[in-house]
Amino acid sequence: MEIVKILNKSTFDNPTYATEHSSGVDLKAFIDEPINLKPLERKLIPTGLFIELPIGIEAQIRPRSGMALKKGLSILNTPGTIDSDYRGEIGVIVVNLSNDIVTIEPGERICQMVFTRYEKVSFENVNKISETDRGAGGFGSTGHK
Ligand SMILES: O=c1ccn([C@H]2C[C@H](O)[C@@H](COP(=O)(O)OP(=O)(O)OP(=O)(O)O)O2)c(=O)[nH]1
Repeated sequence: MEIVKILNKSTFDNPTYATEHSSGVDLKAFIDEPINLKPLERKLIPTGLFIELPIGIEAQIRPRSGMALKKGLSILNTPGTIDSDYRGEIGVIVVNLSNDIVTIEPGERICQMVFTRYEKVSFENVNKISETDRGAGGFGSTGHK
């Protein structure tokens, strides 16, 4: 199991940073006052968390299905990428996709963060790439059913 170092400046209950579940952790809004989002409004919400990821591991910020279904709250850039060399505070770009004002409360779990391994690649410049059956077909080329 990889170790992720975590610096926690949030002051919420213990564990202050998150609720752990099988595939990752939920992150809480590190805010003093409730924040309102108008329909289609987006805001960067601080978490009070700073992490040091092992090389080869990235963290992804994803919406919570309950927040999406009940409030219409999503993450605008999902899945948000936390790079292994990033040392700033983790921020969450929430967006209100409902027709109503959505309120985020201090300490509310607003998203989930999962960890994935990524491959490092290098590029080789060529004049031709291999042919396949699919070729350039994409964007729905195989139909609906
Ligand atoms: O939801 C997010 C997405 C990103 N970040 C932080 C960590 C990440 O490592 C850094 C850069 O993110 P990204 O590469 O998505 O942003 P960019 O727009 O390409 O900015 P940059 O030029 O800083 O790479 O911002 C967050 O805190 N939350």
